[in-house]
Amino acid sequence: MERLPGGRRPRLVSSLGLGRRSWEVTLDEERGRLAWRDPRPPRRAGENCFVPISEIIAVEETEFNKKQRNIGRWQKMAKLHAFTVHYVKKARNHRWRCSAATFWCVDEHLCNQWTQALKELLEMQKSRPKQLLVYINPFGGKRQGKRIYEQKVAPLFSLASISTDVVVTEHANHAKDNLFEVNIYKYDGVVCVGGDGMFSEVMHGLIGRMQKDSGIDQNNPKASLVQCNIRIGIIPAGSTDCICYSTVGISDPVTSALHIIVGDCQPLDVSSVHHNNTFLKYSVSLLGYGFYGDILKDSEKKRWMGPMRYDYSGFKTFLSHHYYEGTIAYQPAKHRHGSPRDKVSCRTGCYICKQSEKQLAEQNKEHGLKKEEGEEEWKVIKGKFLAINAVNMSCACPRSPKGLSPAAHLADGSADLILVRKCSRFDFLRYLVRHTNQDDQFDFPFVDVYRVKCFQFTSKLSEDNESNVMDVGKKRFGQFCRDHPACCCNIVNSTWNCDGETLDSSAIEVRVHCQLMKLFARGIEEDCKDEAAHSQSSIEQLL
Ligand SMILES: Nc1ncnc2c1ncn2[C@@H]1O[C@H](COP(=O)(O)OP(=O)(O)OP(=O)(O)O)[C@@H](O)[C@H]1O
Ligand SMILES: CCCCCCCCCCCCC/C=C/[C@@H](O)[C@H](CO)NC(=O)CCCCC
Ligand SMILES: [Ca+2]
Repeated sequence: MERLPGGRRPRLVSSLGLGRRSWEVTLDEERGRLAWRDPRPPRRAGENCFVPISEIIAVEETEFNKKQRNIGRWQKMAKLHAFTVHYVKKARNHRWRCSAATFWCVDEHLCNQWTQALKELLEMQKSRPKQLLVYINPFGGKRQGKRIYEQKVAPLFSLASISTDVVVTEHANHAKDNLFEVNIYKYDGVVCVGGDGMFSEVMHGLIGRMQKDSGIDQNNPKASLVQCNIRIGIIPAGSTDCICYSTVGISDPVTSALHIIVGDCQPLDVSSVHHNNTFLKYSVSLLGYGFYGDILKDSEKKRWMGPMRYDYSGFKTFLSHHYYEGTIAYQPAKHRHGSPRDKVSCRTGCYICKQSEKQLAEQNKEHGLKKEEGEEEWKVIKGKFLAINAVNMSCACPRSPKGLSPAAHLADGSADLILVRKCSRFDFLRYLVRHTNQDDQFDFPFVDVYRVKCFQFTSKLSEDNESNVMDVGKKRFGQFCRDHPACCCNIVNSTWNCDGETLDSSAIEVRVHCQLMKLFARGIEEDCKDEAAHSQSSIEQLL
């Protein structure tokens, strides 16, 4: 086929059958879409349909046989040639499904020309993965990981000609350890089937491997970490699935598989957590002390309950109403990063995250990252807290569709630090309930929220006498302040909940690393009924 200047093909326009009717079908490389419309006047509204080429999953030659739907007189007149286009159909609530349209004609050459042109365009989608490494946690969530992968995801990967190496994990840290051994560079991405804990394992494996291969010491809290360009795909099969929900808008295995297939890319901030120059963990969702730390600690003993364990431990922890004394020091993020009280959330193509990406690229060029950090002043807050939550993303999940910090950004290089001070049980309940409705959960006198790039926390106990207190804590865990039995002030430390795993230290140093890793996702899309989704649903009705 002849090419236009710039190497593009001219538009391919043909009259093709679809269902029982003939359509004018156009493949327009310049506009990046496949469109079909009813050529008969008068044109009825809603019959112009298109699919972006970037959202075509696969193109297949199709055999017409007797089982195929009746397509009228054409079937009797001549042998028909057909091809099927599998594409993403956008449904409500950010859910994606795989839909198909089979186009037919009597001219074999024309049919081949279409199939070839479409396949060539799909080949040109360079961000799509061809080879993936898949880890399945068979015990996450409701223990459905293996079934979900085999029944819902593997057939889609096969349709999209993606080859996979699949590892069903046999123990905790299997995936993480394995990522230090395999040749990760031959893969276009790593997929984890499980919950936030499984994602965390894969992330630690990948980031750790990248630092090891680049000779970077993870124990140095000031080290500039090497970005990880191998994307991670999350097939949700866990209990909370907060990372998937906050980056895709829904926790649905088929939707996530389709985001992987079309090769979406969403950069993600990662916080490093250190104690005394020792690396503890990375976090992408919640680092929570007090309420969420206590829920996690209690729920770990109830793993057999599955996802219900969080409701049980949540209720128990709410009733216990413990608060903890400590000091927080933080460096605020620059104002251009917006504010946690903004009414605008981070959405696909987010301007603030794009700006951070540009800034990061400039910093990487100049190697001037440290200078800026050193100049900032530290703010210090002492107090009694029911909860200290630092979130790198909104932490939206089915329990709380807007999340712990609705305006947090996925890739702006900052975290939202939420301090919930000592208050009554009733007020704390009001605060919690606002996570489930449209009211502002930060609009309370006992709640403060700051956008930060790093922070440190020390509990009062560690400040007073770390070693002494640790002994007391071990012996008398769970006891309360003797002088004030009703005050709920715990004489022991709480535990940090780091993306669903407990940390051993209460004194921590946290630093946000802007866009350290990437996901097969595109962030949450604006909630408008876009043109493509609209026209696709109308064609479904016609077929
Ligand atoms: N084969 C295995 N046996 C036991 N534990 C495993 C295995 N594979 C992975 N794990 C561990 O199980 C933990 C929990 O897994 P996962 O995150 O998939 O489920 P979950 O805890 O139900 O979900 P969520 O993290 O969303 O609450 C992970 O931290 C992971 O290290
Ligand atoms: C009266 C009703 C009030 C209801 C209030 C609901 C508020 C829910 C906010 C949920 C925030 C989830 C934050 C995500 C944390 C994950 O990194 C982590 C790992 O999966 N999950 C938990 O720690 C599990 C945490 C479970 C919390 C319940
Ligand atoms: Ca962020």
